[in-house]
Amino acid sequence: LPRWQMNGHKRPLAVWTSATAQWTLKQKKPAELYRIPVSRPPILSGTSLLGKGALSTTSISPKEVMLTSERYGVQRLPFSHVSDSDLTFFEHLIPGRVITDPDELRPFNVDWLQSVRGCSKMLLRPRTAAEVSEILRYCNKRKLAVNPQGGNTGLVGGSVPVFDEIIISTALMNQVISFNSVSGILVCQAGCILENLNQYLEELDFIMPLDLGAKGSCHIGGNVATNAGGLRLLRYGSLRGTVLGLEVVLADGSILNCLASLRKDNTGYDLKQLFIGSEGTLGIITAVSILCPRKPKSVNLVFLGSPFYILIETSGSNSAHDEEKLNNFLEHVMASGLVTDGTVATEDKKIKMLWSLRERITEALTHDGCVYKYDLSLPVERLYDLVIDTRARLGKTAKNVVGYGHLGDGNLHLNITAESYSHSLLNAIEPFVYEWTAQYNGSISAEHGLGFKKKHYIQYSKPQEAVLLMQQVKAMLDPKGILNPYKTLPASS
Ligand SMILES: O=C(O)CC[C@@H](O)C(=O)O
Ligand SMILES: [Zn+2]
Repeated sequence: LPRWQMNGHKRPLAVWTSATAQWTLKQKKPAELYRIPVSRPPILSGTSLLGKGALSTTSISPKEVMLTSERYGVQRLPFSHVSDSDLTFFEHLIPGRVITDPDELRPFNVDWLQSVRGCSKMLLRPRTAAEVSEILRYCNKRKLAVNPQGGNTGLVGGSVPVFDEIIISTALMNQVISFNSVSGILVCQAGCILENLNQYLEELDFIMPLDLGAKGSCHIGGNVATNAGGLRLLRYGSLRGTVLGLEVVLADGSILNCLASLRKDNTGYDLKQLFIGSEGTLGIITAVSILCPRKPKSVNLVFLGSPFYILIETSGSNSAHDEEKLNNFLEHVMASGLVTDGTVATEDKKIKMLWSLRERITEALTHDGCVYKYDLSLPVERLYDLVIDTRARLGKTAKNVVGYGHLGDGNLHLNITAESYSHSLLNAIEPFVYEWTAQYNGSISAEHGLGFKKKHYIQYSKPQEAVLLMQQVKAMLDPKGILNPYKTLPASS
C-alpha cells in the first residue's frame, strides 16, 4: 500500500512588510550578513572550493587536473603576456586586490568538476564598474585576454581560463543597490551570491525568481551571463523575462548603463538580451536589475515514485485551497496506477531535505568517477529514450548512464560516468548525443551554456546564418577577442 505521509504541520504565515528597503553601496553589506557555506562541496578531499566571496585558503589537490590545452590540444591565440609593468598598473589601480600567488590562484584556474584547467598568473578583484572599466580599457589596449569569473560553478568549462587569461572575479562586487517592495524589483551588483540574495529577500517577503543547486556559491552576474535555468524556471520563467536591466562593461572599457527598472520599455533593440547567456564573451555584467516574486504563503512538495522519481512543488497563497487541489491530483495519479508511492511535505525542514536529494545528484555523480555531462532540451515524450539509446550504444565502456533533469521544462541532464577520462569514450558519445538531439529539433545546451566544451557543436542547434551573425556581433563588440576567448563560439572561418 502506498505510504502517504500527509504532513499536517503548518508554518506561520510570512509577516507582511510594506517597508521599502533601500540599500546603497555605502550601507550594510548583505553578502557579509548572510555569509554561508557553499552548497557544492569540494569533489576531491584536499581541494578547496570554499570562500568564493572571500579568497579561498591555500588548497592542494591530491591529483592535478590535466591542462585544458593539453587534454584538448588547443593553440594559444596571439594575446600579450602579462608583464611586470602590467602588474604595476593593476596594483596601483586596485591595491591589495591583485592575486599572483600560484597557490591562491589554483582553485580559480580549475572548474568545479575538476575537468578543465588553465594557467592564469593573475586574478583581479574589482569592487565597482568603474574599476572593471579601467581594467578592460587597459587590457584591450595591451591585447591581454581576460576570463570573467563569478562563483566558478559552471559545468561546461566556461568559467576558468584555457591558457593564461587574466581572471576578473566579481566576488567583491557583492552589494545590493536597491530593493523596492512594491514592485519587487531588486538592483544589485553582479557578485552577489544567489542564496544570499534569496535570504535577504525572504526577510522582506519576496524570493529570487531562480534557484539552483549551486546557489551557495554562484553569483547573480554569472547566472545572468550563462542564462542559468534551474529549479524555478517552470514557475517564474527564464532570466530573459525576469531580468529587467543590466549594467555591462564592454571590451573597450565603456560602461553600458541599461540598468532599467521598468516592466515595459520598447525603445529600440533590447540590448540586455545580447548579454544574457553570452557567457562573458561580449561584455562583463557588473550589475543586474531583476523582478522578484512574492514569497509564497503556502508551499507543498510531493515526491512521487513509479518507474521514475519526480518532485513537484506547488506554491500559492491559500494552503487549504492548494492542498485540496493537490489531493485531487494525487488521488487521480494513484487511481490511474501512474504513481505507486510517495510523500508530501509542507514543513520547511522536510521540503529542504527532499530538495537536497534532487540538488545533490550532480555532486553524487562526481563520486562515481569521471563524468561526461550533457544538458539537452528535447520533446518531453522523447526525454528518456536518449538515456536508453546511449546505454545500449556504450555498453560496458561506461560505468553508468543516468538521466534526470527538469521534466516540466523538457530538459534532460544525461550523465555518463567512467573510471577515468578517455578520448575513445568521448568519441563514442559525441557527436552521437548531438545528432540524436538534433533529429528531434532539440537543443544541445538547455541551460548550462556552451562554454569551452560545447562550442564546436553549436551548429547542431543553430543554423549557419545564426552562428555567422553571432560571430559578427562578437567581432563588433570585441574586435581584439580579449573577452573569454576559446568559449561559446567556434572561430570564424
Ligand atoms: O549535473 C548536471 O548534469 C545538472 C546540474 C544542474 O543543472 C541540475 O539541474 O542539477
Ligand atoms: Zn539543471
